[in-house]
Amino acid sequence: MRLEGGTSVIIRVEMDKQAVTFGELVSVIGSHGGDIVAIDVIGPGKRLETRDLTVSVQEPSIVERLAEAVSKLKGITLINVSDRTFLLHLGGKIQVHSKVPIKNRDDLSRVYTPGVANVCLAIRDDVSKAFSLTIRRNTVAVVSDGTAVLGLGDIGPHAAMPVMEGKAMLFKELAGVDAFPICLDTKDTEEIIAIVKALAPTFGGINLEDISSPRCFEIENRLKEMLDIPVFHDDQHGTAVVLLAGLFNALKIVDKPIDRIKVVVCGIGAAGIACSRMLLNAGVTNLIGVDKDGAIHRGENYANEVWNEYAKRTNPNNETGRLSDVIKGADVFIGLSRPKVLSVDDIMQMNADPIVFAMANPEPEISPEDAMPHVRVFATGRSDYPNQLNNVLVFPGIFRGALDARAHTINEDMKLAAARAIASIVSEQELNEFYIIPSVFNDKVVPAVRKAVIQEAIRTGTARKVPGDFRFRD
Ligand SMILES: NC(=O)C1=CN([C@@H]2O[C@H](COP(=O)(O)OP(=O)(O)OC[C@H]3O[C@@H](n4cnc5c(N)ncnc54)[C@H](O)[C@@H]3O)[C@@H](O)[C@H]2O)C=CC1
Ligand SMILES: CC(=O)C(=O)O
Ligand SMILES: [Mg+2]
Repeated sequence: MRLEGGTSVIIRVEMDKQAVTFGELVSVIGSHGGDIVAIDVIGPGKRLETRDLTVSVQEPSIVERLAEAVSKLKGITLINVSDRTFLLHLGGKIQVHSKVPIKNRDDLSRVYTPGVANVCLAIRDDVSKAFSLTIRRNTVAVVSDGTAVLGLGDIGPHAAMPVMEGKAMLFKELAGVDAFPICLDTKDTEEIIAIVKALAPTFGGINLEDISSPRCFEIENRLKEMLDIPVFHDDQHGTAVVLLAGLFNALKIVDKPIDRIKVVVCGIGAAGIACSRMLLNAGVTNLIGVDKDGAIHRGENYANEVWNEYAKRTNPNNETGRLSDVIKGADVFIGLSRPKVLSVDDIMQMNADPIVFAMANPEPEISPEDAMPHVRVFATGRSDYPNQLNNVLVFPGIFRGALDARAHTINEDMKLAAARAIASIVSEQELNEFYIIPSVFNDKVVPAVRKAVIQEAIRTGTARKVPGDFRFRD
């Protein structure tokens, strides 16, 4: 699959300064669509010099032609071309650090045996002490079987790992949560449930990730019943929360009430089902789900039992047909399916001021370039366009709040409060078509989500602890 969008590469060359000037090299790179953003002299020399050129390109396919042109320049030896994204992944992206040094025997006897034994016995006598005396209180497992990785599908547990490492990094960087990526070499529902249950003593929460539907529903529901720590399938609930936050604000721009809009959700998998449920709970009345064989409707007996339930709760006018049929008169399109399933013609059939959230990753259901001239509000899951609707705005803050309140679960009230908190970060003065959702780097997001989640955890009785900063509030 070719991924669209800009990228950058490092081109290492040896230059014979008597045969070629740096200006000639820059000009060849520029004329082949490359933009030099950094130059590092790796091996200085009077005549021969080795340099690393960091070159940004709009299209990854340009790189090959550009490298060929560079290698043909007289006086230049092309040593290699490295993709910066691959370089960043060498050896993985995270590591474990100790919190205390071990400098002498005394330290050793306290962090390990014999001193540690007393700590173990204290936890044996009161298991709740695992939260205060181990990493449990701040640690989340990011668990995947690699069956629905982004929109790449079933790419397996090894290939899923870079995404799970990325999620773990985001947990840490954005919310200070320690997260372990765990990719399981099994697709068996019962085996996944048993493994995660057995892992639970180490963790304060379980973030299920990129597990395909409908297995993900049973895995999550059964684990929720078994465990007394939050089990949260991010692709379902993180996505639903960020989507709702974005929709609350987009509807303000088009001035349409939530109970009067027609919403088409495309892709009735893990994310599509959870998003539909949250939209219905938030007041949407006319919602139609479309999967690859068309609209989910009553009158069909689906092998996927979740779809039979879905058909009962959605599509009030029992519309049938393909996306291009049911999109007529829609106010909102929500894509949680795969690349390029929405056309400009489809958008042209929507109501005035269409809202299009094309959230498939890494390639959306329609490209921003194609869609934006025809819509009022457009959003994707990507970071390289305005309005990034991505569950990264949700899972760090939601788990931060749930861990701090030592919550048993992350319930509907906590999720709704998180959506409202994210939406509220965009003020009335700031709100516009290109800014319906705060940036991932907006440092108000995690604290606002954390606060909302803790308040709801306390109110709904799932909190086992009132965090210090909540103790003396009115
Ligand atoms: N922006 C965000 O934060 C998030 C985006 N996503 C994206 O949403 C997409 C789906 O993710 P999941 O629900 O986890 O996967 P999933 O595999 O559970 O569901 C995908 C659904 O799309 C359907 N589909 C495939 N081709 C289709 C077509 N031509 N028309 C309509 N439906 C079609 C599949 O049959 C399936 O039901 C992926 O691209 C993923 O990257 C998922 C979670 C978060
Ligand atoms: C963002 C995310 O979780 C996904 O695309 O699967
Ligand atoms: Mg995911």
